[in-house]
Amino acid sequence: MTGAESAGNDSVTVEVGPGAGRITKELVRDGHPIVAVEVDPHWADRLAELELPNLTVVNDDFTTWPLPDGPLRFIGNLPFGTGTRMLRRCLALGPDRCREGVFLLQKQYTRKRTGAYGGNLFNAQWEPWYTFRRGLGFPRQEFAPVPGSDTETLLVRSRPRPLAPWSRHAAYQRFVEDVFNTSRLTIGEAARALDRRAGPGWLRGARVPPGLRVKDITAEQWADLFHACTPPPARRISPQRRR
Ligand SMILES: C[S@@+](CC[C@H](N)C(=O)[O-])C[C@H]1O[C@@H](n2cnc3c(N)ncnc32)[C@H](O)[C@@H]1O
Repeated sequence: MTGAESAGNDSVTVEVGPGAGRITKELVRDGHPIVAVEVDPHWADRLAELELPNLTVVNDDFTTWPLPDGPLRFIGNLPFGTGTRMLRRCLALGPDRCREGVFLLQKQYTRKRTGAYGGNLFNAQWEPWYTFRRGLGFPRQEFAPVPGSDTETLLVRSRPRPLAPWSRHAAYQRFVEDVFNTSRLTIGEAARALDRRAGPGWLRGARVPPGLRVKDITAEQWADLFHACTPPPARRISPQRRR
């Protein structure tokens, strides 16, 4: 199954930073429309001159370029310095638009995104809507110039059944950030630190032991905590139903 099929054929593929087109030349074989966004005018011109089929080359900065409408999938060998910013830009579209991403990144980075060093704020903020997995690895010698670290693919997928509604993602991300910002080791200690805002009882409604370390909280447990702590806004009752 090709990536296009798995993400749905209605999606457009956006390649981030195509450079000389090493990945692009493989992608166009698929016959699926590709938009390649390259900030460096030299590389953007060189790629456009190749006149590859199904390819639109855009000379712009991916972090600010207005993304096309509709569902998208992303691919890119991301520049090391701005990888997180680029990833966040994709994820912030929401799971209905950002369907899938395949990103080449430093191995340590993909390990961090996939839980090798314990939970972290970034993952806790995005995992209700996305999964992160490690894909193929590439030794640094396969690249020119040779980077300072081995490279690995980070596979991002939108969850078919999100753990929280996307409409509440801003509140969710603030909640998770508030817990991390307490700098407490366990969720029970963090809850006590947040008592003034969240109320001392909110942990009782969650199926999470107070002794659980914040860095060990799973995506499902974060969602449980969020739902226990912040009930959804009261539904408006229509005059008809009130009668
Ligand atoms: C690590 S290289 C990858 C090049 C090529 N895709 C490859 O795999 O050989 C990163 C590419 O991203 C481009 N780039 C860096 N920042 C960018 C940005 N903000 N928007 C778009 N492209 C960017 C660089 O010019 C460079 O071509």
